[in-house]
Amino acid sequence: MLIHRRKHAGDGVEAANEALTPKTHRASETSEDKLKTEAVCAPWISLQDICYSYGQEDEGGQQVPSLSHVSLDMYPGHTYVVTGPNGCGKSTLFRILAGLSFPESGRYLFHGEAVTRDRMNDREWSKTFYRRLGFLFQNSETQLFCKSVREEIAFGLLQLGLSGEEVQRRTEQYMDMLDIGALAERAPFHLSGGEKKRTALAAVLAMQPQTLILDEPEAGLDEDGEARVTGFLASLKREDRLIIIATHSRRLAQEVGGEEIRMTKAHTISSGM
Ligand SMILES: Nc1ncnc2c1ncn2[C@@H]1O[C@H](COP(=O)(O)OP(=O)(O)OP(=O)(O)O)[C@@H](O)[C@H]1O
Repeated sequence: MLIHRRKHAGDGVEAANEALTPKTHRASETSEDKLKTEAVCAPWISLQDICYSYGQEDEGGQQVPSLSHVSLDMYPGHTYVVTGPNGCGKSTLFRILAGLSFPESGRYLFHGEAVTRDRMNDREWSKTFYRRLGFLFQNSETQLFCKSVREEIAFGLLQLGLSGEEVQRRTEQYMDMLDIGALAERAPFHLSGGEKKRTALAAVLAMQPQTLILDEPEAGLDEDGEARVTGFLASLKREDRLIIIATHSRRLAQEVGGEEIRMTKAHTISSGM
């Protein structure tokens, strides 16, 4: 892993990290740091007894839950790695965090404000929400709609109101980081699964959001792709940033570090968190 990252030094990873990293940072996170953070900071994300069902019923006519009484506070300066078996509810949880689905009961607060359907339908509110929160879907196809890879990455940056020069600089930087420069003029729709994932990741990371939510960023990537993404996330300095990653990759979970949130087959967070 280290050898790999050295091999790619100067290919955009270092520069992208520099850009995404505030000037001061904590070298490593200890439980004492965690306690200090929680003492002085309000959580950026607070999930309060969240339940969600897609409306499927079991044989007894009871609704099958996809999330069951999930409560969690998440703080800036932390990385949370969400793990758990297939179908335990990780993507459902992430869709709620991204304001794409809404809990049946319970509350989701983002920076202290409830994320509701009404608020997300308010253009100004949702614009502000998505300026602060970047989201990578498990299935990258869902978020690719531009005519070329270059436009795909530039799109979000233009929405942020950045200058043309800065849009171009970041677009090149993140294409370089994900090694997709050669695909710049290709239509995302016609790319391979892994190429689509790299493009979607470049687009999300280039926006440098304060809160970064990545649903299985490694899925579909080859070894080089997984190593690039893992290396980048591991070396991100986290102060003033909240990173939440769902993954099945032990390697990614271990190398990125942070706090593990284990979800269970009962669609909730395992006790002891
Ligand atoms: N669109 C849907 N309609 C009905 N049920 C769904 C839908 N999407 C997910 N589910 C169900 O909700 C539960 C949680 O699914 P979810 O995709 O959140 O799990 P996951 O932990 O992300 O799984 P994986 O690790 O396989 O990606 C599963 O039982 C799944 O079958």
